[in-house]
Amino acid sequence: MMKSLYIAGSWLEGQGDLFESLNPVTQQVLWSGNGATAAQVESAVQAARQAFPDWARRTLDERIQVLEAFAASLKKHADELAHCIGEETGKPLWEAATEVTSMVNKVAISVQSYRERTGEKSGPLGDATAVLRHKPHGVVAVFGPYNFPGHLPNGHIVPALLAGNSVLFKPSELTPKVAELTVKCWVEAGLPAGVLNLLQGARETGIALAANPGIDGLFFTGSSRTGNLLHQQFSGRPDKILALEMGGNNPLVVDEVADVDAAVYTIIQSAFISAGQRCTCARRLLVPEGAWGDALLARLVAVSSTIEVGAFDQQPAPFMGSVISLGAAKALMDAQNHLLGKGAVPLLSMTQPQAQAALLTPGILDVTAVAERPDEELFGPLLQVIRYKDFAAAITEANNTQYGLAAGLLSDSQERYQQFWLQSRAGIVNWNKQLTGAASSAPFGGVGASGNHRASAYYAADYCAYPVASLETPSLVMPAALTPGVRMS
Ligand SMILES: NC(=O)c1ccc[n+]([C@@H]2O[C@H](COP(=O)([O-])OP(=O)(O)OC[C@H]3O[C@@H](n4cnc5c(N)ncnc54)[C@H](O)[C@@H]3O)[C@@H](O)[C@H]2O)c1
Ligand SMILES: O=CCC[C@H](NC(=O)CCC(=O)O)C(=O)O
Repeated sequence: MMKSLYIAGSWLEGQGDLFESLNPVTQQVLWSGNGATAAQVESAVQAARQAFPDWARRTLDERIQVLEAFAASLKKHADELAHCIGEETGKPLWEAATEVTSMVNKVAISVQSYRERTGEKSGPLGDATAVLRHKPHGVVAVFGPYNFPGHLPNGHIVPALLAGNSVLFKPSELTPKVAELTVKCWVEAGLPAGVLNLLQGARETGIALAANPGIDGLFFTGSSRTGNLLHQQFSGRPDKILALEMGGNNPLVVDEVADVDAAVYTIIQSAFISAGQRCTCARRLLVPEGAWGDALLARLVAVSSTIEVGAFDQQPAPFMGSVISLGAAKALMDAQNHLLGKGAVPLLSMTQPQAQAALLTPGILDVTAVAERPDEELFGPLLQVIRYKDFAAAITEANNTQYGLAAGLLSDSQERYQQFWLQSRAGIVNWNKQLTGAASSAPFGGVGASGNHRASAYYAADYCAYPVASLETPSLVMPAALTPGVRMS
């Protein structure tokens, strides 16, 4: 039996349901193991509770040393890890390698952010010293999505450990192998037993972990649906910190720009990178009515139809790999059919060339005529085009969503960008740049149904520790003057 869990410094067999991860193109089994039961979740929480005081008491430099050893371990295993990310998610090797680089870089960025946002400050206040310090919350759970199985959980785990928390890591059940390899890098780095525990498993394990009274907080990256469930579960618990990084229905507005090819390239990088499986991907492309818009769409369709789609290790390398599973491919094909049934016009049909491989070709649908367009995130390579009459209508349409993760404008007019920036509602607002590929050196998070105002990336430090304000003086002295109504004699 596979030892799938890492609890209190030991690899253990899960006692929950057996599950496996598959290569989404070949359906080859890559990993199989049992999930953690509620009892195993409880023992991991106990281990994390026991490990917490010692880890939190260490100096920042001592914790940084372990984090830097982790970065070194990631670099040492970079090829193996990139291969594992590629085969388990289906993303091309070149892209998987960039994910590993982001994981390595997260360490230095988190240290910089910790020092800047949650470090120590002091200054005189009256006859005392005012000191601001930060403390870790305690034991926190980290839930990861499948689309960046290394980078995104890492974006919670690294700052959480740096701040002195101990962590229970529940990865996506679709990418357990990447999670296992990542935890092995932490073990190689010398992280003390119990400080990071790995709880593999599907929904049941997640439900047991989120409900465990021993956690002080939960940092989640995943779908809006699951995030909402967690938010409900945490209602009435203001004592626990909850950070939700969720999906989007992101608009990209195109104005009549001079360089049509640059616009087309930027749209493709926004909509189809990672086979459309990035939370920041453009889902809705807003194009002006008329001949210029028609020509832009014709060029977009022509170029998109030449995009190479293939297995993660195909040579020469494809631009797009597969989506995560056959189930996800079917759901996306069903969503396309649903929109076609409601009056969408196919400009480029998304297809699944082989029934037994989760490879999808890019799709572009004109949904302008669809009444009551569903405001949902279609997490794949399917771009919906909406034609607009004037710029004001474009902005109204861009904001016509419950989500608020990313929004972009392609325009040669600075004035229009200023208007767009002011009137759009999203955590990421870009001008003439692709929507995807956000920097870890900036805050990353959305409003509306995309998040709960706890931005991650550079601002992750903020939800990993709480501020403690102190007024301090080494000896107690009587004030020169007493307040009225108090007599000391
Ligand atoms: N905003 C961001 O930073 C960001 C980044 C990446 C992905 N995403 C979003 O993530 C989604 C894709 O990821 P996914 O499909 O893996 O998300 P998901 O919500 O299905 O799963 C995320 C995690 O939650 C667990 N989970 C599922 N149901 C649960 C429940 N009822 N209780 C407790 N845990 C539960 C899963 O096992 C997994 O570990 C997309 O919506 C994407 O936009 C957002
Ligand atoms: O799928 C969602 C994340 C996409 C990715 N964003 C980041 O990497 C944010 C930076 C960070 O978390 O360090 C993107 O925008 O492509």
